[in-house]
Amino acid sequence: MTPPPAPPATTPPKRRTPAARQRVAGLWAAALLALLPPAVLGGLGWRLLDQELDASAAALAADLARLRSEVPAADWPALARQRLAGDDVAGRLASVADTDGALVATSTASPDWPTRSAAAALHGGGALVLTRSMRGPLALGALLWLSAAGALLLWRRAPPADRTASGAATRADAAVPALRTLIESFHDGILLYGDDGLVRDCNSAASRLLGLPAEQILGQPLARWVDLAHGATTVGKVESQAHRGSPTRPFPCELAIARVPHPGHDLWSATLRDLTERNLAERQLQQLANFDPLTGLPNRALFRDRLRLAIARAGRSGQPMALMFLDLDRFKNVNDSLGHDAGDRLLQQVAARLGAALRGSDTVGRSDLEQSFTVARLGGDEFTIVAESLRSADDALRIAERIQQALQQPVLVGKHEIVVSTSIGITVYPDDPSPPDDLLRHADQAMYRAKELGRDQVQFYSVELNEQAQRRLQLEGELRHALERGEFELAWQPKADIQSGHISGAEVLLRWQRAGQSVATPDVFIRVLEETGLIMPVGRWVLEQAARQIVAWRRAGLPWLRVAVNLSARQLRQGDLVRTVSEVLETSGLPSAQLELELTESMLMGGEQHQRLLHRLSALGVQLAIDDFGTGWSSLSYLKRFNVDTLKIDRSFVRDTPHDPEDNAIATAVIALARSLKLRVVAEGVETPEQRRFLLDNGCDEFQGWLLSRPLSARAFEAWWRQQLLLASGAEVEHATLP
Ligand SMILES: Nc1nc2c(ncn2[C@@H]2O[C@H](COP(=O)(O)OP(=O)(O)OP(=O)(O)O)[C@@H](O)[C@H]2O)c(=O)[nH]1
Repeated sequence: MTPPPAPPATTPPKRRTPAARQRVAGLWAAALLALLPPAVLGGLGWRLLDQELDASAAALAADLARLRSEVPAADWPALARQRLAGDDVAGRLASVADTDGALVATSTASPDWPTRSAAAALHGGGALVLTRSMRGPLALGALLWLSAAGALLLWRRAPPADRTASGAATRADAAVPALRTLIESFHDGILLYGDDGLVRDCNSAASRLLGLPAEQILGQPLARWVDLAHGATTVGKVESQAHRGSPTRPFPCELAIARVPHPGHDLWSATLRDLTERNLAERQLQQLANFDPLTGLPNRALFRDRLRLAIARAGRSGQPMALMFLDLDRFKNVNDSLGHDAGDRLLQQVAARLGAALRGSDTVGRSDLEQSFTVARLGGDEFTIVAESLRSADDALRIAERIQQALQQPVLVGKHEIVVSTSIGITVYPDDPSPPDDLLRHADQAMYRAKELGRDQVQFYSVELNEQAQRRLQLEGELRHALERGEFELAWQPKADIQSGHISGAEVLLRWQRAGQSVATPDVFIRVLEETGLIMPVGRWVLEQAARQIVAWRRAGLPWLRVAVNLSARQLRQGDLVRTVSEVLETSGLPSAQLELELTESMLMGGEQHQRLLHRLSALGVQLAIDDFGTGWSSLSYLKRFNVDTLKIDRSFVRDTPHDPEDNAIATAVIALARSLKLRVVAEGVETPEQRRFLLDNGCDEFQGWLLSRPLSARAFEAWWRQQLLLASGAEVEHATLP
């Protein structure tokens, strides 16, 4: 039989419970009661011997005094010694002193310790000292004390029922119903069984757990429901399995067996605790900690573990492993236009598609190797895939292409069919022998490059890419100080009426210069500004600069000029753009009609929120233009919904006019659309007189591009503009001043 588990080696100090305190008080009372009789008896015996010694001493002293008076003085010492050797002095030490204190006689006995002495004066002078041993009563007292203590100990060890036959039995009888209630209140099932394994008793929790009424349990072997793999009488706690109902269904349980002392023969108790819920909760916790709740895919934490293991396996087998980083293209638009829920459902479908594409992957077409894939969602619209047991990087490319194909099929989200594309970055181990976190970073860099190249692309990581990423980091650091260092400038690109050539406005373009040299091209640094959020302060600066300059020119006698400022999606989403614009207008004194804000088509897809924002902006009197028209999500309904004033034909459609029939068709269609919606239409990137002629013939209102002028610094623009004004109207140059 296995003994119950030993208590821990050191136990923390405990506060006594009231029951324990009562037990200790009982023990003390019992000890006092037990020790009182021997103490009293011992004390009494001591006292009696003491009195007897005093009496003996007095009698002996009287006897010796009489003897001294009866015999001559010379004989007295001998007679006294004789007397002290007599029977009544036996075992005692007696000394007799004369009147002058000289020792007359002494007995020969030497009594055992402890001793007690009594002194008595001799009539006519002198004294007697009688000493006797007190060992007898002391030994008796000790004996009595030991017997009492022994009896007490035996009493304490005896089972309660045996201690006091009548009183304790009465209390136990009273406790039985209370005990029953207590056992019934347990959530755990308790079953009592004998050495034969048959159940004698059980509580209702046991009956509930086993799914049977008590009458069908009592008298039956416990082993029918409980897996007593460790033996029916093994005291202790184990995780086991129990079965409920009939036919039985197994469930996990914790089983605790204990011996129950019982007169005649011992019983055993089996305490059953259902672990189903606990195991479920543990599994849920595990799931939450390691899996993405939206898609059910491994999350970042689990993915990192799997990646580490995959690297180790690739190291052992020598078969390359690819890590792919996927980011959906322009996923924000889906959230913005169809709502976050639709975005969620799209992500779920993408996860399912990835799984299906990889399960059915015959891209490598090999039977000798067991290819395996781990797909994870890192967050947002980012997914990762580890593809193991590859032959080469080509295999990874084929897998990536297969994924792209799988995602290209339209996804049905509610009533909407959505086509998503994804940009994929790949790094291959051991060609890239980096640790796990660096591999992930490298795949991310490659993905980023795929985005830069126009999205819907696959890119492999390379050392150059890493260098590029380092440069980008450096760029980010420098951009953070560019504004305060005054490194930004505005370039002014004029717009003109396509027929008269009169200057109708200008678009301001942001430039980043240091010591007269361009630090980075706008497409590079503006993207970084947007990603880092620096676009917010820089965007405000652009608005302020542009407004201030126009007002300054007006003060300098030039006519009002409508200035177009490009907005970024982030400016629209974050911050209070309406307040920024109205503050800029107010502090600069620029009439709102002279400010035009240029947006891209995709920025109009932000649903009602953007619609409200744009309405508030146009309520300020500001003009709204759609930039690069035709390149984005060309849903025409927004043109009606938002108070758009101008469409700008993207330069890509202008470049090959009038020679390319398709571009001609697009350009004329945009012009026709704008006219029918009563919008002004501006052509971008006009470089040749033929292009201008073609656009003019088809009804375009304004144009901009190198044919008119390249973007100029404010000073150069002013000079050029003055010249244009002179050329256009000679003496008609307006010299009006501010009202
Ligand atoms: N519906 C949904 N959207 C999410 C979730 N997590 C993050 N997002 C959004 O996903 C978008 C991710 O956008 P990005 O990848 O930065 O940008 P994008 O629009 O995909 O554009 P590119 O990646 O540059 O092509 C952000 O708008 C997040 O707010 C999510 O669990 N559910």
